[in-house]
Amino acid sequence: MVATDRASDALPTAPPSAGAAGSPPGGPRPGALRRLLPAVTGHSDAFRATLAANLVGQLATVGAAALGAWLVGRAVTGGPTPVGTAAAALGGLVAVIAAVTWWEMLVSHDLAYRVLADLRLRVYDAITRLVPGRLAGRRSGDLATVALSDVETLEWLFAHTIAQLITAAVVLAAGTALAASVDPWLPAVVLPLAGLVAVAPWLLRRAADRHGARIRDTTAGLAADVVDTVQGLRELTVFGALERRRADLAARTRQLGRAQRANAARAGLETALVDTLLAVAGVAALLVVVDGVRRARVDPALGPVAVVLAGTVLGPAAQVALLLKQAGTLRAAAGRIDALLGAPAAVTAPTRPVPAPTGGGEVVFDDVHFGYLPGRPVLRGVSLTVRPGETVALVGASGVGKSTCAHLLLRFADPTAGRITVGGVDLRDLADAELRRTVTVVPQDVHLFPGSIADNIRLGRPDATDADVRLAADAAQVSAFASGLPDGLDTPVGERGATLSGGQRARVAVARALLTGAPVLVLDEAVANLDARTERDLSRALAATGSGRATLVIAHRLSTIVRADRVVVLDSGRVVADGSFDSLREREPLAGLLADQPARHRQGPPRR
Ligand SMILES: Nc1ncnc2c1ncn2[C@@H]1O[C@H](COP(=O)(O)OP(=O)(O)OP(=O)(O)O)[C@@H](O)[C@H]1O
Repeated sequence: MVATDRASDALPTAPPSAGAAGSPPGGPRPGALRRLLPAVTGHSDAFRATLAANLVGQLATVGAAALGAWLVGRAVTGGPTPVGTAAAALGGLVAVIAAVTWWEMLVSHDLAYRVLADLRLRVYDAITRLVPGRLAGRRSGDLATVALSDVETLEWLFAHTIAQLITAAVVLAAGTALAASVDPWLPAVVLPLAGLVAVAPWLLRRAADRHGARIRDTTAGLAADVVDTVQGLRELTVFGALERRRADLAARTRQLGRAQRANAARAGLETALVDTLLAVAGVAALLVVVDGVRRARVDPALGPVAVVLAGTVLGPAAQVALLLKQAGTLRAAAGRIDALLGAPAAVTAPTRPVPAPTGGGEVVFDDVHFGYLPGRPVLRGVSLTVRPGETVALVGASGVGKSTCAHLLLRFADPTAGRITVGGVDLRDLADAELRRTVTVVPQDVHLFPGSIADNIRLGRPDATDADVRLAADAAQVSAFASGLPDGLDTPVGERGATLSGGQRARVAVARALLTGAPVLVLDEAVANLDARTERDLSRALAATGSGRATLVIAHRLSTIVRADRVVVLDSGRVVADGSFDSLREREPLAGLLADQPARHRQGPPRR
């Protein structure tokens, strides 16, 4: 029924398509990375600790190198050398560096994983906001990649980039000032080369963005294909499509390999360029210092210190280059996350929610229009009513829009025109929690979660007592089969309810819906998997437990239709007949729809 089911229906023979799992059309929105940066603001203490650890570590490293160089300079020029004091200072600095390196690792990763945990929740919230209306076209594996792998990729940004860039700027400024105090020529020569080192990756950023996006998209596509393959293993086996699927996966893997090779080639070029520039800058700094000593511009004892200070200017530039090397992948991951976070919600929450109607709810579709795609209406003015205590069967040819009506009643999307009310309240005015307490569903494709039968029933009302769960299980005929299982209602159902039959899964879904106590129930082909006797028993149980419940049953099966109080027939996006089964059964279009069903039912089937 729902869009998500269709979204994962890619045929095994379909060529690998990056589009299905790709970055947003036209590439990421500009500034995606920048928009994710405020994510650290909620963790300012951890960020300050990371920054402090970085600064102390870097400055201690520079201090140790400069002190060592100063000692060498003094020794070479024959000046007094306080070896003991210097050794103690060096030892102290080394201890500080060791401690701070450990601390920096700890706090930077603590910061990163806190931010990533927040981000994952935001991605999860975004998915639930979009569910399921706007998830059509997105594949489960693709979404999982955004929630897990893309978010994980940003660990580099939060743990190894932001604080490090700030530190690099501070160290660069301090190094430049100190180098200038030893020899003004030193920064004059080294700074432009340091600038070139830092911007080298920026020169190749377009290629980096292209490669980053291709890797993220292909990885997501591969994940989506693998998930589809696992979920569709039975169909692939039955239709002998395993080999073709294997070839498709191999093609996608080769595609990923090509993207990674291209990225590695670019990264290698960048590294070679940066290393060459660093080597040139190092040699240039050395020549400047030698020239300075020769011309007495530089105190010979400070010559080695000057070389270290040149390194202090080049070091941060090299670090910036290293960080920017990851920018393509980071921007691609950020773009995919940003696209999901920024996608408009399937429906908007009411600004002034109205309380849910009390005492049951009459469902009214009032001239409802709706289409999934622009210019392709599915519903063109549907009007129907389901009164409290009444069961209405919604029938019509396949694809006419029956599940779409259920979809709108559950507010997975809003009508493009007209309105749907429950107990006189427009669904758009109900807060989501109120809506879920008011309208519930037994869907066409029941999803059961790993856990016991009871756990799956309890999804309908988490605070339900064991006795409530048992009552719902009895009413939905779950107990009838669970009593034969080793652990009764505590028997595990396996992934997606794999250890239960289709009919048993449907009964668990009915129990789950009953447990909610919602006054409006939608049964979307819920009994299609049941044998006639169980269906009859279930219908009786539903009737017995829901005196004031308004029930909309989407049905093809005659046995279901005849039990309804009224039958509403949809055709060409409109209601074309509405009345009792007896009044409609001999007339078109119902007669035509039922033509192939057993004649004895059309003659006068038994009611409930
Ligand atoms: N997410 C979607 N995106 C685009 N079109 C959709 C989507 N879901 C359904 N449709 C289209 O809307 C129309 C109505 O679909 P719907 O599932 O409501 O039909 P139905 O009457 O319930 O069919 P069936 O009896 O076969 O289940 C169909 O043409 C279908 O292709």
